[in-house]
Amino acid sequence: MTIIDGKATAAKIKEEIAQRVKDIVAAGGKRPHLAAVLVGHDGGSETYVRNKVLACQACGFESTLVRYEDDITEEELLQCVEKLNNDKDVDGFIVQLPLPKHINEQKIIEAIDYKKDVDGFHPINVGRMAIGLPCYISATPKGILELLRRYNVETSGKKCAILGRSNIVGKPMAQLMMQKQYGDATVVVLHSHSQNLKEECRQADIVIAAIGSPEFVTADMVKPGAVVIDVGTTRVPDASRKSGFRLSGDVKFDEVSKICNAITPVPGGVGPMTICMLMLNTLAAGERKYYP
Ligand SMILES: Nc1nc(=O)c2c([nH]1)NC[C@@H]1CN(c3ccc(C(=O)N[C@@H](CCC(=O)O)C(=O)O)cc3)C=[N+]21
Ligand SMILES: [Mg+2]
Repeated sequence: MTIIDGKATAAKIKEEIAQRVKDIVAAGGKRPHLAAVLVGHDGGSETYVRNKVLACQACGFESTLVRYEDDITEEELLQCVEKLNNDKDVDGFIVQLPLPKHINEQKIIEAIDYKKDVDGFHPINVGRMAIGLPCYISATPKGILELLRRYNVETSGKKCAILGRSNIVGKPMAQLMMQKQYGDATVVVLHSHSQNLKEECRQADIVIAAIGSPEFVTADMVKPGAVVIDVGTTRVPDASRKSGFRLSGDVKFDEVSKICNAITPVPGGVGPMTICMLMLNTLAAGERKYYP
């Protein structure tokens, strides 16, 4: 049984990126610059954005954090996006989700210049991804593909079950896993209204759980020898921790790890890879790799 070490893999890739940045700067090129917009004080979002800023430092990127209180208006946030769109020094930026209820997330995403959309959430990037054109690919699915590749997990022709159909993980993951140039797998997407979910899941050689429901995937849902990727990072109350919570994945790790062939832990699995792929997208933005 292999524990797929996302933290170590991400550290290695960040070293590769840092070397590339050294070379770019030595050749007189510009240091990549990522900006992140954070609205409000959600604990999880604070952590992720802090990790993104730290990752920028590790990669030798410039980073800018733009913070707003959660009473910011949609209009003001749109103005912020417009400013970043026009800022020549900023190569790429993200607006951390979720946003407060009074702000239309989709409207914000569509206001981002797709050439700077290193999250890969803009419909142009999503559409280009869906038909296999060069574009920013959203970081979590991209990180999962990279883990599967680096751990030599065969995906071509295999059956892959994806649990969850969100725009940021489930849907793009399904697209990528089925495409010849990426997963080349047979894909089934399972969700809250799927019939025979357990049985369907149990057929899969690769299970990707992205529903945000702690320990949803139990051993009886997993084929012995399958590869299990856990995208969930839900904070659940835990009085024995100093922080008062612990992170829970979507997979019941203790029992599933006894029967599967490989599994990602939480924390230390997909999460660090997500951040790392955002860095890779920012490097690409700096190099104008996908768009002139
Ligand atoms: N515009 C936008 N882009 C995103 O990419 C985005 C977002 N909004 N909103 C929320 C989700 C979630 N997400 C994670 C990033 C890092 C970890 C991560 O680093 N996890 C660590 C643990 C971190 C901790 O200690 O809490 C780990 O799994 O080892 C997790 C989840 C990015 N997302
Ligand atoms: Mg500068």
